[in-house]
Amino acid sequence: MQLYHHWQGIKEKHNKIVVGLGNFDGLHIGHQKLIADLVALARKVGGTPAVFTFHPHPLAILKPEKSPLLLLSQKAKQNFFAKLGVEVLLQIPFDRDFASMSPEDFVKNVLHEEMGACGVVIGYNYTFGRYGRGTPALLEELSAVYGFELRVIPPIAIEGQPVSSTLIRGLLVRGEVTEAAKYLGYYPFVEGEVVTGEQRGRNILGFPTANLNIDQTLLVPANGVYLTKVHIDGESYFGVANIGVKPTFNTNNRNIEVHLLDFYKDLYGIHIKVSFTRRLRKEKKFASPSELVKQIEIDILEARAESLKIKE
Ligand SMILES: Cc1cc2nc3c(=O)[nH]c(=O)nc-3n(C[C@H](O)[C@H](O)[C@H](O)COP(=O)(O)O)c2cc1C
Ligand SMILES: Nc1ncnc2c1ncn2[C@@H]1O[C@H](COP(=O)(O)OP(=O)(O)OP(=O)(O)O)[C@@H](O)[C@H]1O
Repeated sequence: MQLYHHWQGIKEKHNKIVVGLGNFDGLHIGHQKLIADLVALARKVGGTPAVFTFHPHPLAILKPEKSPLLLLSQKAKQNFFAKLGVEVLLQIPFDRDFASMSPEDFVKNVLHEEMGACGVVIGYNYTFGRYGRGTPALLEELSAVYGFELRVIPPIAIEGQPVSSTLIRGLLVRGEVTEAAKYLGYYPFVEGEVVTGEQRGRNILGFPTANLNIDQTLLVPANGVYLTKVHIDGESYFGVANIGVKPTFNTNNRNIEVHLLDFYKDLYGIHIKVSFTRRLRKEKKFASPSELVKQIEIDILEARAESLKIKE
């Protein structure tokens, strides 16, 4: 997959661009369906499946106070698009100039003249251009003017509830990771290099934990204890993770730590991916470290029982 941070001259580099438009934060099942239809349309016309998206998120520029924490890092999103068959990814830095472009100018100058788009794919609720005035209906009219094929994806919903990044963020803020996974099509995860903690886990509690720093731009599930699947170098292991500030020890640094079940190797400096599969309980302040240890033993038993119910 080729990555660009500009759209100028894309049509000289790629044949018959078929382009999907949107933010695609989280690449949930609605987005995945849109991308599948986009790739199919590109195949049909012998063209190139492409996505036009923004980074940073438009709200970070337009209304920073309303700007959401994101479901996927830029890198994770790129990898995901590539896996779904996207061949060209335009991650355009959003700015006020761009925001003030009319929908007609966007279609004429960017999609038609610079990108030579022969197909455009959007969702039913997509809006674009100044004041969000561009709608699927307007794009339909413009598709006749500029001669591109338009596909509008009807809402993908679960039990009548249309899937959206906003809905999923709300679930994660409440720690509802299993419910969020239904909409995402995968378990919510964090990834990164294992960093050194305070060695309390290993030395005082008897439960070594791999610590991950939290990327401040990403949405991490609510504080609490979770059953996780930990991916290391193509292998996966179950683990119990705590997200939080460890109130028992009066720290206030929020991080993620995971104790892997039946795993004894050193993980410092290793890249791991931690997928949250079940929420087990809230994070609590215990009267003493030994009270916490008793609870972690119970957490582990519960995690083992729950892990038997998880297939993949
Ligand atoms: C399964 C699990 C559950 C935990 N639950 C809590 C908790 O409810 N309250 C709390 O203060 N700390 C909790 N912790 C965090 C421990 O306090 C933490 O592992 C310990 O302080 C080690 O920190 P360190 O890795 O920085 O040395 C939990 C840790 C694990 C692995
Ligand atoms: N449930 C869905 N069904 C079909 N298409 C969707 C669905 N959700 C989003 N899309 C489409 O996918 C593209 C990217 O979506 P976008 O990230 O802009 O919105 P979203 O997922 O609804 O998020 P938000 O909650 O932030 O509005 C858009 O074209 C959008 O219309």
